[in-house]
Amino acid sequence: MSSDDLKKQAAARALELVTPGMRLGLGTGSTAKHFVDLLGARVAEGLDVLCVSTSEVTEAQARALSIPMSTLDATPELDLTIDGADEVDRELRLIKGGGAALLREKIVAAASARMVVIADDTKLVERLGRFPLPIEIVPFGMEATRRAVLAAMAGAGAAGDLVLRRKADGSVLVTDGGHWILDAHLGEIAEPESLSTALAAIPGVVEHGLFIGLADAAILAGAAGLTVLGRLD
Ligand SMILES: O=C[C@H](O)[C@H](O)[C@H](O)COP(=O)(O)O
Repeated sequence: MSSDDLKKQAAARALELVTPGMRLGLGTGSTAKHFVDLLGARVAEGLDVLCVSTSEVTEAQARALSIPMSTLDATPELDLTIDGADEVDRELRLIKGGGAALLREKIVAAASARMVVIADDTKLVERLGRFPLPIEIVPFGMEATRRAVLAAMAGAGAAGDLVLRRKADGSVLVTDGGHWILDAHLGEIAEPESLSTALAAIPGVVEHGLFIGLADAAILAGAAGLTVLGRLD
């Protein structure tokens, strides 16, 4: 079974959590895209939901499927967010932002009563950090921010290179919020909570891709079937 099939299986299981009248957060990425497709089919059959997206890409996909969309301003409290992840550990700590949507994803997840992660089981890790940690920064003063990030990483026992994210054409990637991303190549993160706190304290850092205490469950699809971390109910 292909990785894409596995992502779709996880998305299909997450769709079973959706009940009529729910206010949903829609994640971003190749796995969340499956969920939005499946949700669109249910909406076409008459399912009544109201959704908030985590990126312009997801917004466009959902609108194309005629999924009723709102904003966090009009709908500031959500029942459930379904989103992918770049890494998840057994404590349901995540790295997110491989698709540059971490800021809106974290805001939407924090506004949701529950967040459920969907992924293929290659995303499950014993220690976070093999996937480069995205750190969203404001362009102003980038070099000063970069040095502050390096110092914060060292203080949290996590050393590594910081790479400004670029698009395939070489230009700097600009997020939906108009910011840039530094990817921290750390190998492993011994103390995610310490690093999260240290990064959040840097003025030029808008947000980072460590999601701690936000996910309630993860649905992981593998060759042997679905594994659930946490509670789905
Ligand atoms: O910014 C992007 C998001 O955090 C994605 O949810 C994450 O990168 C996982 O994406 P995918 O499902 O494509 O692996």
